[in-house]
Amino acid sequence: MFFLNPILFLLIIVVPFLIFRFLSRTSILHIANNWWRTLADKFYVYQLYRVPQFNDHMQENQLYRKVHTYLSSLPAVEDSDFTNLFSGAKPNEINLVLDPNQIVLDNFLGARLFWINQKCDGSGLKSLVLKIRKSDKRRILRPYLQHIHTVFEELEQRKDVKLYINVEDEPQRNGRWRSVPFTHPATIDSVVMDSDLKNKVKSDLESFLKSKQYYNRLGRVWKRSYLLYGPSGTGKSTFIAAMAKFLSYDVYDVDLSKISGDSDLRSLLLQTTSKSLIVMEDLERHLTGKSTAVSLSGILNFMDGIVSCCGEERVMVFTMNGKDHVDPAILRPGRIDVHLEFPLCDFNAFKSLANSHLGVKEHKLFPQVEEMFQSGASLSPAEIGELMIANRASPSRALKSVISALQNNADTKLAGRVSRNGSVRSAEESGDSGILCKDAGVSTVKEFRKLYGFLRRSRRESADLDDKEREIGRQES
Ligand SMILES: Nc1ncnc2c1ncn2[C@@H]1O[C@H](COP(=O)(O)OP(=O)(O)OP(=O)(O)O)[C@@H](O)[C@H]1O
Ligand SMILES: [Mg+2]
Repeated sequence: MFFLNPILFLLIIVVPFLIFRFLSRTSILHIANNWWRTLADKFYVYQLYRVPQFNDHMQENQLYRKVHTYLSSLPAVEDSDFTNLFSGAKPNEINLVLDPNQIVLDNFLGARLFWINQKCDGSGLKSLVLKIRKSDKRRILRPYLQHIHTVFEELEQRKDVKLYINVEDEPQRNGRWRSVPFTHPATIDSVVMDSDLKNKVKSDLESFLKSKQYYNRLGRVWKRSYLLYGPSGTGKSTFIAAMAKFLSYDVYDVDLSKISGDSDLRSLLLQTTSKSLIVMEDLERHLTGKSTAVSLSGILNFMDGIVSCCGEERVMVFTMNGKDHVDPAILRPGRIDVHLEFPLCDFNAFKSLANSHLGVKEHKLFPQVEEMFQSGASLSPAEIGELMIANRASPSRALKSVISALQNNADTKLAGRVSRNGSVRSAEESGDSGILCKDAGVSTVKEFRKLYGFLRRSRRESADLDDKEREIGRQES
């Protein structure tokens, strides 16, 4: 019949289709839908629950963190009328971030729930407010919160590690830590160190991760403290990054210069979370110098504070250039559980660096390099690594530059010893940080020339001399 009457066909099928198409391409349907929902909502009584980001002591509310992570993962955020876009840590990654006062709708077991991302104007403090129908409350509140917890745990398994840095105490700001994605490329395997030691550290960290029950049974807080010590450029900071990646823990890097006193340090600790690596670099400098307003007892309380106040599953890492002048009480077991030495390069470490940086396992210049190491010359992995990176197009040139730097190092050490014994220049003046300079002591220039005539000596002789030098050092101390 339609085909018989084209006007009727136009009126019944085509016109409504065109009207619907027009409405769906404008916001009219959307607005009507919103009006309808608002009207329907007026007939229900709602209950509100606020989840503030911080408690009165500015300690982070873990539920806030969980809900925030959960909401950011909801497709509803993507469908919101308004949300913020940020680039993520990985290339091409875009993250959706809630806007202040943005409302996110969630559905759970047939109930509709609203989350409002609130920012209090006066204090600037944030909170998330859950709006739920009173009639649904009893039925779904507990399972819903449990659901958020489960989703959060799953997301945590896959999350990227973050680096938190403490900022000065400013009013109107949310907490003292600012975070950035932690994208350091180091892994435990890429750090050059003794392979037995590396395996020990890995298994120590692995067994720590599995030891929740064990620590509970002992009545001890589930935490472990490491001291990384050694000269500059030996990989301590790099190793911290590698540990964080290995554990998948966030890093809290404590900058003591931005802390106004002991109680400030303590409240900073309160704002850290579990599954985190808390780092304090150059500890001996802060213990001895005036670089911070925090007292020695403040630092000791910080080292112990984690035991008494601040949850579990944390690793604390401290670094030092040397621990000789540090009060043993600071390093006692319990405060520091594991001591890891990061020495200057020896020949084995050099070979690992040549392999990783130059792709060279063997080379005709290696015996010459080995001879220099055996004679006592040494450089940090950072120094050798830089020379190799700068000359990576030509391994021979890279190795020659390492040999010449080792030669300079040996000459500097020689000059340092001459000055100490012959009052020409001190080792400190010569800028030498090599550990051998500090330990050994011989009385005359002549003896030194004899000791360091290494370029002409056989390896065997050099090894003997090393023993002799150590013996002299022992006698002196
Ligand atoms: N053992 C190592 N293995 C691999 N790379 C290393 C090692 N040691 C140092 N490097 C390289 O040298 C550079 C400096 O290292 P890093 O900052 O970790 O040294 P550090 O011990 O923390 O020095 P500082 O005491 O001055 O802070 C980094 O680029 C790092 O990759
Ligand atoms: Mg460092």
